[in-house]
Amino acid sequence: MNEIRTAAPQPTAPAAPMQNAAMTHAPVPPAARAGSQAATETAIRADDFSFWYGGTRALNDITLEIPEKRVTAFIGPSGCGKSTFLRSINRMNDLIPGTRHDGDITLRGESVYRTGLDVVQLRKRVGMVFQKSNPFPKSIYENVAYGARVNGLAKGRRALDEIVERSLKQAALWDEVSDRLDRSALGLSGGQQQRLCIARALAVQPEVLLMDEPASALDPIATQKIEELVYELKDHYTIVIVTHNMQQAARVSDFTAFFYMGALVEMGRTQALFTNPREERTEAYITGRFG
Ligand SMILES: Nc1ncnc2c1ncn2[C@@H]1O[C@H](COP(=O)(O)OP(=O)(O)OP(=O)(O)O)[C@@H](O)[C@H]1O
Repeated sequence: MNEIRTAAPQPTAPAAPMQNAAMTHAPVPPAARAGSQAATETAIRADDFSFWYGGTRALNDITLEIPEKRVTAFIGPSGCGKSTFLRSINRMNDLIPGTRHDGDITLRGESVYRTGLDVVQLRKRVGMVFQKSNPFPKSIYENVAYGARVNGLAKGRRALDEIVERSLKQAALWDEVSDRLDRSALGLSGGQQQRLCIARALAVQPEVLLMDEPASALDPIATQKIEELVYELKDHYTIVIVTHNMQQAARVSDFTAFFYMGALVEMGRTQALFTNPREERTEAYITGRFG
């Protein structure tokens, strides 16, 4: 076992919401601020952020705060805008022609949409892991070393070796691959490839890790490893994870944001949102009445 691993989160299914609890239908304060994030700094903040693909509006005036060094889960039915919002944080949506935004997203108080911002630097600070693992057709070592080398993070082979080892250990993969770093990454299992992609993202020392359904293509054991990893990484990184799996959101996240039809319905501490949601639509979604 990797020495940095600690006790795994205990799998806990989200409790059913209190069926008879009086639901408050007052507008939810932006970011469900509600004092729930008082103990932590805000890493990312969105203010009235909207996003369009051509003439289609995918996000409507999203205002929320994502706390630092915590795991925030985005949940909601298919097409509600979770991935669009996630990809807006490091401007991955810029790559799609015909898109535009309104409002703003800030990272540690600075707009990620400001004029002159270096998007490459932004994506170094805000790393991303996708649903389908996408290792380069190169060696395990090269997959992890690439970003560090390109960004000039290592002076010399020894420093690069250290980055590769540290990143693979952080991604809980080192023990499985340390004796075959020069072999092709494509020979790894799906779960190992996904952890390799996490190691690759960590190698450039990001502040934030965005994860878009990182375990949805994996079997239950590989999924559990990714969940354990997310739980451990939050001591060092701000993590935002999109998931369709509500049990997963309940297991790994500290805060949960529920999106519906391009809007943020509510956000709060995960346990509170799952046991006592403030909004009827949240309750309907988490109890499986639509999805
Ligand atoms: N590249 C694109 N071009 C045009 N429309 C898009 C594009 N990507 C997403 N959309 C639209 O934007 C809306 C939000 O999509 P998005 O993928 O963000 O939702 P989601 O909640 O992540 O969905 P899912 O859970 O199915 O991945 C949808 O109506 C979708 O059809």
